[in-house]
Amino acid sequence: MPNPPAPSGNTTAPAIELTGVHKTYDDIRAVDNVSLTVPRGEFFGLIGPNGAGKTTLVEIMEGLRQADSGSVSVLGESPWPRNLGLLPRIGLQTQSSAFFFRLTAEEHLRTVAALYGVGRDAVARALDIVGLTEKAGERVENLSGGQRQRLAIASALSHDPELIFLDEPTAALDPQARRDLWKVLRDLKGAGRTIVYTTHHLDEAQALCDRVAIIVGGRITALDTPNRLMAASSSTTRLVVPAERLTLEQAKELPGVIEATHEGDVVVLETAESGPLLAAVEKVAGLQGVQTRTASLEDVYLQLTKTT
Ligand SMILES: Nc1ncnc2c1ncn2[C@@H]1O[C@H](COP(=O)(O)OP(=O)(O)OP(=O)(O)O)[C@@H](O)[C@H]1O
Repeated sequence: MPNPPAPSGNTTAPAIELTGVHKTYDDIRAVDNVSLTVPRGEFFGLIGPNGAGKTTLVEIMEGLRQADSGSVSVLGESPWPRNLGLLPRIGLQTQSSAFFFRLTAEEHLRTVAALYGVGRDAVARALDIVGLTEKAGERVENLSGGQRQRLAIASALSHDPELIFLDEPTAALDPQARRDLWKVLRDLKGAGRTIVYTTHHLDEAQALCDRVAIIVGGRITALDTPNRLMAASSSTTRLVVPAERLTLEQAKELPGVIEATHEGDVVVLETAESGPLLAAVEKVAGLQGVQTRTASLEDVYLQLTKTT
């Protein structure tokens, strides 16, 4: 992949800088005092429950929505009022991407590219990046959901933007296509692009993002690298024991068990000290098939977003 083009505007400012941003819809505080900085080249994840304010926040960054208050800087410039100078420097893929009716994938991309004043080479490169070269001549309506998703990403890339916003880009993809797209996204980051990535897939955020912000009720409740979030979240470990060898009642009697739950064909034991518990499990059930599980980003997320 080629290096990004020489940026036209401020090249030293962070990709995104938000300070005290608020946005209210009637009585709903969609974005509540959000401050964050995304340095250039970062793969930045936004996760949070439905209605947490992610889309509103991203739309403010994209210049599609006006914040009520606070300051917003994107690539060193203010995106609002609508900043046409920023458009060639950012790429957007949204959940409701629109396509030109009856055009082939390549024609669609050529039309998008023409709007940005870039030529056919860029179109071929964008198709190649998302693995759609073989489908270039296929009409958009004949593409599968996943292929259309990739075309939407290609549309966000054709003009070689410095900053790319991707909103749940893997939502309609099968597991293999999802992994293929991860590679595309890692390559984009490797080529120096900054990526702001909204997802409900916690494994994805853990695998791809340099840092992740967890948003709940319009506020950032945690912001750090996935590893640091996981390390800080909980000191507990989970032991997973085949259910045919340990009943829930037995599990609850074992020393150091904070919580025991039945999950399908296993019993999951949560403990602050795995050593003594492992020894006790060995006595009662043996260690065959017993697994240890430390906190994942999903555990951190569930802990921070639980409502009860
Ligand atoms: N145009 C609007 N008018 C009024 N309320 C809105 C509008 N857009 C969003 N909201 C409300 O603002 C809050 C935040 O919505 P937003 O779409 O930003 O959340 P989200 O985190 O992107 O959700 P999801 O994960 O479901 O896409 C929600 O309570 C939503 O109902």
